[in-house]
Parts: sequence; structure tokens; C-alpha cells
Amino acid sequence: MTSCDCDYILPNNKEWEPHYNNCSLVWRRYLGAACPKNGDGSLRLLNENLTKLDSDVIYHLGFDTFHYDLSAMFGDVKFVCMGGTKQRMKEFAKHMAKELDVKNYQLTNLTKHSHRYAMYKVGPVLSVNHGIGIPSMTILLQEILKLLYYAKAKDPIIFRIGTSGGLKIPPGSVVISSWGLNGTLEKTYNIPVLGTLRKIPSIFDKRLSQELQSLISDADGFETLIGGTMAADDFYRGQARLDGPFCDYTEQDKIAFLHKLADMGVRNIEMEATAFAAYTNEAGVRAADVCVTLLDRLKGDQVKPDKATLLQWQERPMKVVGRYIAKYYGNNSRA
Ligand SMILES: O=P(O)(O)O[C@@H]1C[C@H](O)[C@@H](CO)O1
Ligand SMILES: O=c1cc[nH]c(=O)[nH]1
Repeated sequence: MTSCDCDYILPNNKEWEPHYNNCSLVWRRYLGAACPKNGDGSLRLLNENLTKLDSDVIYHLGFDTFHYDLSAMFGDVKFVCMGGTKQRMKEFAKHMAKELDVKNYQLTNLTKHSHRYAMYKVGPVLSVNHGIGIPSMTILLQEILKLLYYAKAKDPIIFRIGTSGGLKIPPGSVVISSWGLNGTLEKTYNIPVLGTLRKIPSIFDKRLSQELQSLISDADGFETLIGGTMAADDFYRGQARLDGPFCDYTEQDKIAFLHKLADMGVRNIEMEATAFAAYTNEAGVRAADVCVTLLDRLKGDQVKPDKATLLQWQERPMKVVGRYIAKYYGNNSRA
């Protein structure tokens, strides 16, 4: 293991060990699993069953490996950016066309046969929505990982640009997640597999977060922080709201819980961070979760800014990630 300046807290999970790859944190299973990337930066998925398929149907994206030349279609992808809504991801595709000065692109929904998600491609950028919550996001993410694998895309980076509720920070601030915290306050994504709960560490790439934060200055007019992100499995009780159809705790309980989260270093609450960190790490792919906060949860539960403000705030994560891509891609294409 090479040394690294990463100072993450290691999870109490004996099934996994941290592995540093070019200073990026990658998690690998004890007993045998190698670092998942190939020498050329393409993904090496550790599922041998895939090699036995005549054709792999990537069902929710509407592709398969027999009828589509995924390498020709997506081999040049360097960045995948995902977020909840179709509209936001279409806007992000347009934003990236401007940032990268891409002239010949079409805003065609590439997944239209499946009617599930919307995916756009602009030069080296794939922009795709994932819907709400971990199950919807992880289906999309796993199929994107397979797509990148079959396409032999080199060293792809995956971003999530989202919205969230903030804790003790001004609404409109942007939070870049350093780790995800689940609903029982562990820094893991917990998923039952074959009847047993699997816990996968949910830690983000520290260097990538810092690089993103460094691209924003006071002149941008919003605060950008690095901090913990709670990923809840629900928008209402799961996020300690008082305004859902059910509420079986008091306002004092809610406030005490939110203070407890803030004391642990949580800066915002959304619904995907844990699984997003876990699965990108497992695939050996660098990733960052960049979310704007729509309200301070210590001051309320309802999302009240008007439509224009909400749309304007959602452009902030686009700005952060767009700047990173323009800088990285510009440097790379000049090299
Ligand atoms: O990317 P989005 O804005 O969908 O992220 C958050 C978390 C949930 O998906 C959703 C809840 O309103 O917003
Ligand atoms: O409070 C909020 C706002 C947006 N998204 C969430 O998940 N929670």
C-alpha cells in the first residue's frame, strides 16, 4: 500500500480494507480481489458471470452489448454527471456544451427506449438523471458502470449534482460530501444481500473534493463547504421532518437529532450519498457528490424559495463541476 495524505476514519468492517490508488481511496475486499482498474484506466468489473453472457442487456438504459457498439458510442466518455431530475441533467448537458465549446451535439435522450431515465452526451460528458433515492440511483449507477466497462472508457470520474437540506449553513450554500452517513448513523451503505446485511464504506475521494472546492471563490457569491452528508431513505420521517403525513416524535426530538448530526460533522441531508460513495469506490472510480442546500433544517422543514430561486441555486453545483471538467479536460486535451 502506498502512502497518502488521506485521513479518513476506517470503518469497523472486517470484510473490507482501504487501498490507495494514486492517492485516491479505493476499497477492496479482503481475500484476493485486485484493484479494479486495468492498466489503461478502463474499468475491471469483478463479476465473472458477465464474461459468460452472449449479450448483456442493460435494461433500464435501453442498451445491450449485441445490438449496440458501446465502445464506439461511449468509449470517449471521461465524466458522468448524475442528478435527480431529467430537466436538471438536460440543463447540465447544455451548460457543458458551452463550457467545453462543443458545437456538434444533439440533446437526444439516449435511454428513450427504456422510458426510465434521461441521458444526454456532450463530447466527453454523459449527463443522466437518477430519480429520487438510493434504489433508483443505484440501478442507474450500476448500469452506468457496466456501460463504461463495455465501452472501455478510460479513467472516468462520476459526479452527482443534487439538492439537499442544510444544517446550520445559509440556504443556497453548496456542500461537497466527504462521507455519507446512513439513517442509523454509520458511514456505510447497508444493503441486504442473500438475506444478510452487507455494509459498504461510504467515503468520498478527498483530493477530488478539495480540487472542486478550490475552483470556487468569493466572487461566485455562494459558500462551498466540504462536510458529511446524511443519506436518508425518506424525505419526511427519515429526515426528521415534522410535516409528513406521519410524525411520532416532538419538535424537541427533531432539533436534538439535527444538532447531533451537525456535531458529527454532517452539513447536509439528501437521499443518495452513502450508496453513491460505496458503489463508485467498489468499482475503483473517483466520484464526488456536490449538492446545494435549499433550506436550513434547523429553521424549518418546508422548501419555500420560489421557482426562479430554486432553479438558480441548482445551477451552483453545475458551476462547480462544470469548472472542474473544463479545467481537467482542457488540460488533458492540450497535453
Ligand atoms: O438530485 P436531487 O435533487 O434529486 O437530490 C435530492 C435527494 C432526493 O433525490 C431528492 C428529494 O427531494 O432531492
Ligand atoms: O431537505 C431536503 C431538500 C432536498 N432534498 C432532500 O433530500 N432534503
